[in-house]
Amino acid sequence: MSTETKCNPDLVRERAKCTFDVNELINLFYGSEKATKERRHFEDAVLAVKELKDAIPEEYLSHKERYENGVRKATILRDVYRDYKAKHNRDPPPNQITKAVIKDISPFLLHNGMFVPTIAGQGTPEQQAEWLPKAESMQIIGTYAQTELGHGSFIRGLETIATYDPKTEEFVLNNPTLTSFKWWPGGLGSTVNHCVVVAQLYINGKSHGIHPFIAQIRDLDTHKPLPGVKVGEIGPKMGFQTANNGFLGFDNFRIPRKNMLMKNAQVLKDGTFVKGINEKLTYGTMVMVRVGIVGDCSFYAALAATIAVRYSAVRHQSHIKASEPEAQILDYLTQQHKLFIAVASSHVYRNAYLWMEKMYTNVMKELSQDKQDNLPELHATACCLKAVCSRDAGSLVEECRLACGGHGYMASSNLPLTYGVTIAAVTYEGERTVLLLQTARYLMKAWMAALKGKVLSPSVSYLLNSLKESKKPWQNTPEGIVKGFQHVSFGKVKAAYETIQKYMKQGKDYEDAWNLASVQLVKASEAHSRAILCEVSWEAVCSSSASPNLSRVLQQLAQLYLTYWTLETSGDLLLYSNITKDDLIILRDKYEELLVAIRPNAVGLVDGFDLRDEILNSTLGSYDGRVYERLMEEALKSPLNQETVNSSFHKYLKPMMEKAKL
Ligand SMILES: CC/C=C\C/C=C\C/C=C\C/C=C\CC/C=C/C(=O)SCCNC(=O)CCNC(=O)[C@H](O)C(C)(C)COP(=O)(O)OP(=O)(O)OC[C@H]1O[C@@H](n2cnc3c(N)ncnc32)[C@H](O)[C@@H]1OP(=O)(O)O
Ligand SMILES: Cc1cc2nc3c(=O)[nH]c(=O)nc-3n(C[C@H](O)[C@H](O)[C@H](O)COP(=O)(O)OP(=O)(O)OC[C@H]3O[C@@H](n4cnc5c(N)ncnc54)[C@H](O)[C@@H]3O)c2cc1C
Repeated sequence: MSTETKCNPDLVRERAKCTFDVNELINLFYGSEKATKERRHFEDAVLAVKELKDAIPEEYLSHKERYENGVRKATILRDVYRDYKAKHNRDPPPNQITKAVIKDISPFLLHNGMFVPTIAGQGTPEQQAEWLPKAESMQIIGTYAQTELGHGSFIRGLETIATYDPKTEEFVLNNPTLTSFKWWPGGLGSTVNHCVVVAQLYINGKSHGIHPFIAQIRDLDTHKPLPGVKVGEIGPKMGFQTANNGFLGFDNFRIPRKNMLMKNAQVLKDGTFVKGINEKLTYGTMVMVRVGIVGDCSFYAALAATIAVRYSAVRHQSHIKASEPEAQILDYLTQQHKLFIAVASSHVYRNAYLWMEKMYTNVMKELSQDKQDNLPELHATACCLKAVCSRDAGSLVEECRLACGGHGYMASSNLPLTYGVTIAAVTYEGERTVLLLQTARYLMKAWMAALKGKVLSPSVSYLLNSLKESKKPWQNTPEGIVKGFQHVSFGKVKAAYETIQKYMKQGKDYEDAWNLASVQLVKASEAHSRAILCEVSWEAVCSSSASPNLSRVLQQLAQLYLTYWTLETSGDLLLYSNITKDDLIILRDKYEELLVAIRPNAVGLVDGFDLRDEILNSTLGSYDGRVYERLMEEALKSPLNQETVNSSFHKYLKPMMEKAKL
């Protein structure tokens, strides 16, 4: 981090009044002092590579140049990773330094994030031995090609066909229609030479559902598409410009039998199909990534909050009191209301991610022992937390952007790009509503089990408690609020279930009744997610090893999250819990007191995310607060400022002005 010598005086004052040790917060957030040290050390190594610095901001490059620059930097970054591993005999620590280098999304994201994990998770030991060393060392580059032009959410409806030919022991891949073309996979456009293709398996004219296959699609020397492969890039998007999303179609393209990833289901040489223990295990990579996305949400909320809080400490506008100088905009309570929830939410998502990661690891261990009991709970929880955290994080980033006024609209603030990238997660890896409806299926089953007095899985056991406790009075404590959110979830689950029953009594079949109740079902899933986020984050704060000074501030943040959502969803609480109008008024006052209590520590709290200037990549958010100088410096980099008179003056403006004289 930069020294404070050239720091904006407002930021110096803010840091002086912080009541806790920022380094303690950093170490707690990232796990330990050792983890912080190792992460910083790795970040230093990356940032020391001169070739990774951009000569001009990426926004001035063309679509093609931007991609080429992205690939260039991704390959250098990959060397730094490789060298680190060779030197330390382990992978680099978790870090976000790719953001400082690629800025948008790496063309290798899908290689590292889904291609390699799918081989590891869906391949037999022999298949792993064949492909993993090549993929991990980047001798081959891959992606995860599942979504098609016509189908993304409903993957049983995918149209790519893999027909087994027992004579040659090969699968023949075909995309018979336009809608069957793969569409979206990152890196597919012009980067990868391999992919995991998810296709419908046919043997002797019989369909056996969707399965993952490895296909080499480009020549390793020339990079030309192999015969029978039609591949290209899908064009500019809201974000993800350097992710190189692409399309792909096969025409009688043959791959050997061993290229079907066969850890779960198998196709024997003679064409016999052997079912796996659970066909949904084929969806495993998606579950893993959904868990990871909750962690990403923490990062994006932290990034936007750091930029907006530091900017708000530096920016002065108008007066709170006419007799005093112009106020720091951070002193307006409305500004605190916009920003502190982003700081608090980053901590909540981080704790939820760590909790989910544990659940994921446990279930993977159980699956390796053929025990599947907890898979439905993992799937349901990953779906709803991914859906709710990504949408909330997108809204928080946008609120931080708006809180920076006009300057938040500048690309150089890095908030527009951050919004584009954050909000993409609402759609990718499972569209929000679709995932919430998956969780709703689980909730309906849990509810039916609760009615029968059965034992429920831990994440839904509150449904049973709520059944018993519904008459207890409301308590205006954090624990009471957590219970309140559980009551809301309980009430919404019950109402959705009863709505389905009502339609069925009217003669509708279950599917139609489900559709008619689906707005309520989605809301029940959202309420369930909120109950989990509140419970998990409050428990994490209560059991943390922080010093009293830090603990006080972390508790304030967690309480802010609880009271913010109580006030946002007060209608639900009035409907489904025993909260009263008076309780809500007390909580409204409490919320405002929390904003005031957190205010002196606001800059310290965002410093505690330990995001370097290079990662923030923002004129508004740098550690030294030189906001106006950086805005001007960045503006001067515009190609339009590299010449005094632009040629368009002579070509268009002058002729127009002269014509106007005639
Ligand atoms: C630790 C983490 C580390 C790293 C990751 C970190 C960061 C991320 C890195 C990289 C990635 C970044 C960007 C990625 C870019 C984007 C990639 C993509 O988008 S890839 C494509 C993703 N596509 C989807 O997500 C599709 C969504 N659709 C589906 O998943 C399914 O179609 C759906 C589940 C909606 C429905 O499936 P279907 O077969 O129709 O099932 P049905 O509804 O009939 O349900 C049947 C039955 O099965 C249960 N079930 C469904 N899915 C699962 C599952 N995954 N696991 C377990 N069980 C499952 C379902 O609950 C139901 O059960 P019941 O019958 O109710 O008992
Ligand atoms: C930036 C980005 C990167 C991506 N990267 C990849 C990649 O690398 N590999 C890959 O394979 N895919 C990738 N995808 C595709 C992504 O996984 C899909 O877009 C996503 O799963 C949503 O599917 P869809 O586009 O078909 O949406 P749709 O399902 O068509 O959604 C449209 C609307 O229909 C509604 N809807 C659909 N089904 C239902 C239902 N059953 N009930 C109620 N409402 C419903 C949805 O709620 C939504 O409102 C990427 C997408 C994006 C945006």
